[in-house]
Amino acid sequence: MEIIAVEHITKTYRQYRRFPGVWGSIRSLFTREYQEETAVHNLSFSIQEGEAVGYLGPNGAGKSTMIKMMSGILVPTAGELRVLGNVPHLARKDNAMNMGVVFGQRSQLWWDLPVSDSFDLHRSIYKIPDAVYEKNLAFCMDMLSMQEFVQKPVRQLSLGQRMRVEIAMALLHEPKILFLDEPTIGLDVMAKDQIRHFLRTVNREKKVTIVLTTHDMKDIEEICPRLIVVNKGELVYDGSVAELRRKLGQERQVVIEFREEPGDINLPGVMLLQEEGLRKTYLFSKHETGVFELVSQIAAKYYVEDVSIEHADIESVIRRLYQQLAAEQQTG
Ligand SMILES: Nc1ncnc2c1ncn2[C@@H]1O[C@H](COP(=O)(O)OP(=O)(O)OP(=O)(O)O)[C@@H](O)[C@H]1O
Repeated sequence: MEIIAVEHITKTYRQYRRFPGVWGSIRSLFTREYQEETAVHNLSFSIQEGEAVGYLGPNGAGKSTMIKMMSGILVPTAGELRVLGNVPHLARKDNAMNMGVVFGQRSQLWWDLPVSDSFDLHRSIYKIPDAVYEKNLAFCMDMLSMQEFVQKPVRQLSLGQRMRVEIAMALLHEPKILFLDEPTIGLDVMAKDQIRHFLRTVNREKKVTIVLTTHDMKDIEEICPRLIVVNKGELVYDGSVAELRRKLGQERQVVIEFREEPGDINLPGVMLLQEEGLRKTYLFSKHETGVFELVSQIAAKYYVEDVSIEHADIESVIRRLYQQLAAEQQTG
């Protein structure tokens, strides 16, 4: 069943133009000049119940804006948007009951109260039946190991502890959809792993539809079988991770350890992905010259210490996609 329908959605921010300097600020008060910025442009996609979708894109691509429109916080400038059959910004009460929202910058917690009091308040505001509340709380407490800090005031929590609490809180009333904006940003490896494992379980076992934005490809790899990639407000990819891998899996990732700096090796079909000193990772397009032939060409020209060939991982695939988009932008 279709749970989210986005049809030709555009969002333009309109701001009064500000002029620099002191005189500029005064001028800004009297001059009603607008500056428009299109954050989302003519975007369409559809999400089915039970999916877990990773919403990706470089900085400023319009991800947060789209998530805020889907959760009813922002109103689209044009297009049609339905979430659970409702127009989100017109259905605030329904949204509250059916959606869970975790936006790092907009905490739903009460800073001076112990975590357990925030949960209790959430129970009364959402009128969650006792049995449902107890069951969900026990599930979250256990899976997110919250016992050790549930009596502490929220402001004393570490970032990782607070994120776990935010996610638990968003799920206590059993929403059908969970929106998360960068749920693992700034967390240590263990906290990231725990949150990913939890979200995967919530999606697979509790069938909660998940839409999340992230810059961390591991989040995608572990939680989201489907990717939506946007750039400059426009859709650039919508499909499974497996499909994207297959598409670019035609390509090989070659790690070459040089004995001395080779500079720009400038061979057709070879793209530098990453470099850590003399250890450089290249992407070789398979349809051009063969991998071994290219490696031999490089080895003939430069001092090569070591070579390893692997399939491109998702991080490289996305990095490549972004590099391509940036290059297209420069030329176009
Ligand atoms: N309230 C606002 N007023 C004006 N412009 C805005 C506002 N919010 C966002 N923008 C602009 O809209 C564009 C998209 O922003 P958005 O926050 O949706 O991007 P994002 O993909 O979430 O970025 P990031 O990965 O950096 O978080 C940006 O160019 C941003 O400057």
